[in-house]
Amino acid sequence: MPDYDYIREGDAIYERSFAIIRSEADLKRFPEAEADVAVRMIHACGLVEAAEHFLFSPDFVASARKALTDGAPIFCDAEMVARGVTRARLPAANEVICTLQDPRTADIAKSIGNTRSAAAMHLWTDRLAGSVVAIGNAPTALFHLLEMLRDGAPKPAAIIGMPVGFVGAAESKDALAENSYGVPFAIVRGRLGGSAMTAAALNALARPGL
Ligand SMILES: C/C1=C2N=C(/C=C3N=C(/C(C)=C4\N[C@@](C)([C@@H]5N=C1[C@](C)(CCC(=O)O)[C@H]5CC(=O)O)[C@@](C)(CC(=O)O)[C@@H]4CCC(=O)O)[C@@](C)(CC(=O)O)[C@@H]\3CCC(=O)O)C(C)(C)[C@@H]/2CCC(=O)O
Repeated sequence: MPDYDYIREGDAIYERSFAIIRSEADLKRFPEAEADVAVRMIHACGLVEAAEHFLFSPDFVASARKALTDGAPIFCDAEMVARGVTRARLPAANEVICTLQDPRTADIAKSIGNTRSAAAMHLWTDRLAGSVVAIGNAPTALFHLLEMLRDGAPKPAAIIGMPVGFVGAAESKDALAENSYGVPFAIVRGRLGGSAMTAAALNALARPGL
């Protein structure tokens, strides 16, 4: 059996990965703090070209970082996003909340005529003000969040809007970029996105560096 030649130390793997990404990705248009977030998002999807689709509102990184440092909760559309958050990186032991499996969610979905992902957000309203919202899977969740903000829901400190897919993903992110109701945001334009990229963005915001 061959003795395979590969790096076996976690931090060394990350360091090498980040160095490869910085040497191959075109990050010139991003300020340093946004570039750090972009590197981690690329790391999660393995595609340096993804960077050309990233859009951060100018106040996004500062607003999200302040909210996290102040102890804001993180609301996620999918368990996959919530599970991807590295708890040890969070600056204030922030709560990471996903209400998709809450027993009330299915009934809310029926009553509003929308998906469970969209319905789950109705359970966030009490603590939405100043929170960080992370949508990495469901386009309907992002559309519905915008509808809730339009109808006067409390404003989060930042929205990570990165649903993936073919139906509604690009459109929901375009809608957020067009009118975020004054909430700082980050998106990946087009079909790209997903739970892993969203969790990676959160992990980068939670603590700069490795
Ligand atoms: C239409 C849906 C889409 N899901 C996608 C991709 C993935 N979803 C996975 C899993 C395991 C889950 N997706 C649900 C959120 C489920 N997915 C949907 C819905 C039917 C509608 C959402 C929408 O269109 O906005 C949604 C169910 C709902 O009522 O909201 C999930 C809850 C389904 C379930 O298990 O009941 C579940 C999330 C579980 C969790 O983590 O909490 C995938 C792993 C696919 C798979 O199972 O094979 C994958 C993960 C992608 C990722 O990175 O997150 C799309 C492509 C986003 C798609 C919406 C767009 C489209 O083009 O169809």
